[in-house]
Amino acid sequence: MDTVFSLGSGAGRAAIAVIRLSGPAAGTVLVEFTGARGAARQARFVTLRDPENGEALDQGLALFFPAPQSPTGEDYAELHIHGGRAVVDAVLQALSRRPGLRPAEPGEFARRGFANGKLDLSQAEALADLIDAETEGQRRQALRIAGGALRRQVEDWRAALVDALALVEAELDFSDEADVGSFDRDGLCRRLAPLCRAMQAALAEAPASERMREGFLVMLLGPPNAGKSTLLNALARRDLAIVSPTPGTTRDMIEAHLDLKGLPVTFIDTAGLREAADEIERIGVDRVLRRVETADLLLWLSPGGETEPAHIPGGTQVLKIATKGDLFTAPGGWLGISASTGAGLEELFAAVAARAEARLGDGGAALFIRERHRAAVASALLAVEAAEAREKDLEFVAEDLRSAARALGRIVGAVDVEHVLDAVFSRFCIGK
Ligand SMILES: Nc1nc2c(ncn2[C@@H]2O[C@H](COP(=O)(O)OP(=O)(O)OP(=O)(O)O)[C@@H](O)[C@H]2O)c(=O)[nH]1
Ligand SMILES: [K+]
Ligand SMILES: [Mg+2]
Repeated sequence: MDTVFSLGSGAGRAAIAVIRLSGPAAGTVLVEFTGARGAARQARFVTLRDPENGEALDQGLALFFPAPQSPTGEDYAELHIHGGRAVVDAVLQALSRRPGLRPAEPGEFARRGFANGKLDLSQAEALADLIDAETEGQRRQALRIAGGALRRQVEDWRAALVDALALVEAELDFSDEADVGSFDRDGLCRRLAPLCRAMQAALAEAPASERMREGFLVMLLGPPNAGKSTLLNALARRDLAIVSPTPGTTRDMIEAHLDLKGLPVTFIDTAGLREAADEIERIGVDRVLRRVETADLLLWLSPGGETEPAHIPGGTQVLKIATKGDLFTAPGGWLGISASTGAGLEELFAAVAARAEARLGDGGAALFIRERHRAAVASALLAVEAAEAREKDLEFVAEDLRSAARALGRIVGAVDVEHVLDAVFSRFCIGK
């Protein structure tokens, strides 16, 4: 097994940088660079020297975590050095010149931890989300799953399946003599019913957790010159989109990612909806209409509430915003704002935040943070329902239950599928 290293902290100038190493040579590297391995899990103040020529590279802290009590389950070390670019480069280069040492692949530390049973696949995925979390809701959701909430749930469900399977297999063992028709089907269904209900409930929550990761999607729609780009800039407090008195100014979709009361909300400014004046504008309008299908909320903007909403797909929530409140008064049923004076913006924020909260929850109950989690539970549920529906052939009932258990096993990585592992860990950043 190779020993790998990488910069665990962010790239760029910083007060402190952390370099991590994992593998059988981690202890030897500490001896070579700092003169000693040091006591387990105790920080030492050291001078780091290049083993090739004895030249001092930096001063800092060194820590050694002997296997198996380490994040990767292997011998593991950390060097806390000064975060200057040249310092970090010099140490990384000196490390890469040591025989048997190589830079870690993206996600390799987490993957080694997974291989050594330090965390399951769902926890590894949640760690990646925790690093990407930008809002409170995302942090809360990722932390729960990283703490094993999904793993524990999956274990409970699998235990219930194994229980039901034992009932069926016991009957199969005696089926030579016993009449299979005497099998206690009601007993089996009674055992499986709570399991089905629990999986159905979790599946119903899935869209909310998905949205928590991606953000609640709000699109700004309306005729040209309604003030859509002006509003986007006011919401983002930055000049993201070009504003001008010329109708048809915006042609592409421009996104602003905001934190609204701890929830991730993405606002998208769009090309004004009208009969397009040229080919480029027509493409812009087509794109908007396609994207509208995926939005959680549409803000329909119209100066003074003159134009009623159009192009709204059925079922999508619409909030009618009367813009340019400094020039016009808002009719009933419209929320009046003025991006020029800031009037009504607080009310708009509150209205959007309330809808985002209703859709996303607070991240405290989420279970499925990846589509593959939802898909695995959906197929487990199908298999259990198939088992319940079988009239005879206990052998098939047993196989249904086994296949449900296998589907659940994929979530935590208990059922080894190498390409799933590759897909999960390759999306990690380097140093994870
Ligand atoms: N008085 C006043 N003018 C506004 C307000 N909001 C926007 N405007 C002006 O209205 C014009 C159009 O604004 P934009 O934000 O470019 O409108 P848009 O809806 O993005 O227009 P397109 O991208 O062309 O569809 C600009 O001249 C803005 O300065 C407002 O609240 N009050
Ligand atoms: K404009
Ligand atoms: Mg615009």
